[in-house]
Amino acid sequence: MADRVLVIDEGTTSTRAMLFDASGNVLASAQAELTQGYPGPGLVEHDAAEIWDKVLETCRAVIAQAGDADGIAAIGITNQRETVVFWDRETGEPLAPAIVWQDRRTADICRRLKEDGEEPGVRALSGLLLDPYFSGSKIGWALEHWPQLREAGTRLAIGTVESYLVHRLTGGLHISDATNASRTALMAIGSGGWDDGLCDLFRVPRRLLPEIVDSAGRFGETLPELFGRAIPICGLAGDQQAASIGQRCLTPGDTKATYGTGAFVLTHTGTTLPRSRHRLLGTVAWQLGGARSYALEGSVFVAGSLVKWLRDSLKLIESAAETEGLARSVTDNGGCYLVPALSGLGAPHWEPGAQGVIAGLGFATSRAHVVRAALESMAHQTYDLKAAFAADGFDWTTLRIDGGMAANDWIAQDLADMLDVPVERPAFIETTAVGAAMLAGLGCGLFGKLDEAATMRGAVDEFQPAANATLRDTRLAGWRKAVTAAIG
Ligand SMILES: Nc1ncnc2c1ncn2[C@@H]1O[C@H](COP(=O)(O)OP(=O)(O)O)[C@@H](O)[C@H]1O
Ligand SMILES: O=P(O)(O)OC[C@H](O)CO
Repeated sequence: MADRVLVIDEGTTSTRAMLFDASGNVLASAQAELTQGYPGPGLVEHDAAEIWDKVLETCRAVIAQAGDADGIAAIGITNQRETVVFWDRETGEPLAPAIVWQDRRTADICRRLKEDGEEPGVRALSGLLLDPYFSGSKIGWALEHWPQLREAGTRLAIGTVESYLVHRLTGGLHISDATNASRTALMAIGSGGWDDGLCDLFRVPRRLLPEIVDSAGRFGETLPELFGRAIPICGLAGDQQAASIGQRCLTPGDTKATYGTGAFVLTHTGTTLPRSRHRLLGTVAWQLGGARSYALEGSVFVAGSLVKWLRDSLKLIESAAETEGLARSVTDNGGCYLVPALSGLGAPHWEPGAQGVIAGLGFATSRAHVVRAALESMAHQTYDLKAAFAADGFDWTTLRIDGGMAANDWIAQDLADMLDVPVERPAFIETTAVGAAMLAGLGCGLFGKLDEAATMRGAVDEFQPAANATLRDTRLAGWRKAVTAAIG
């Protein structure tokens, strides 16, 4: 009997494929790095053809490790959200670069809409804010500036990354799951459908958009020639929602933070549509049987990408893992604070024009101090979110962490110390993939309910808070001063 799940985790920096059994054990895995295109200031692009190639490559590598595809009951797809792909619905070939979530090219469009008083309406309908982060303004910009999209006429299809992958895997299906659709600023979060007013505001013709579907179900089958047999696609979710599910955040108040390229904190709010008064986002946690569960989200744009920048641009470190030893090698930050506003500031500030700052430098500042300040900025940014969540009525009692950066024990302990709550980290840190496996398992009938799949999360390590309030206050004062400078 086929009882395994193949997960495609298409992140910002890499594509991963993993084969799970129903207990959450990983039987095979493969990973391929993705090229990051930075064609100009504030611009971030991916080549969707490369994404597709790497999905095929990693899935085939996993199937080869397993022997064949016979034991695979279903595929689950999870993806970097908000990134938009433009493709030819007949050939599946991309018609333009994919505009990545980090891209700021539509900052002026969003600023103008804000000045025109459009933000309250956008917030009420979509749960989001007017910021270049979300897909709607990116799509409107592309349709205006890339003539080949207009010339493609009815052949043009638009969607987020999971939508593109489903189209290519099935040879034509054009769908998007509700978690991804809820990140476009084109979906009415309450009704779960594309909203005409929002589509008009961002100049996006509704006919170009996919059909919005559940996060689990039998959506379609892969073309048999791709993997040796047709495999049903049964789970779809944006990576942050998938991580939240994989962290077993299934009860209102459960909170996770994923430290990957960016850092994204989601508190589950159940079937209650969250309305933030503190610049957090309302988002769909999952949709099953047409019914939506929701989450409140704080999105931080720079997390692991800061470590990458220290390594690749500043050449301050040779590897991401080296940061842990460097942070431990000094007793404190030496008065140095780093605000990683390298692509503006996200929640709770939402300042697209903010710029990165390294403050408090002196002759005594060492490389280790700067690296420590960079790692400390994760807890500082998360602290700002914690305050906003608490003010919205969701005070965290525990924080469940994951993502590539969460492998760093120093960061995990610093989070516990600064947030003053226990931090839980699963032994298997790829919770995004676990969440996608849970959804796919549910969609193909391996599980009857999401709760039944939750054992896939496995064992966790705990980090207990151990810092005193004076230390926290000193750090937060230094951080706030630096944030003011970053916002200018
Ligand atoms: N030990 C570590 N300490 C600090 N940062 C790390 C460590 N290991 C990985 N990272 C960072 O984590 C990021 C990768 O996380 P990952 O979850 O794979 O990202 P994504 O899914 O966004 O592509 C990289 O940006 C890397 O710099
Ligand atoms: O690539 P990640 O894991 O940092 O996730 C990106 C987010 O989905 C952007 O919203």
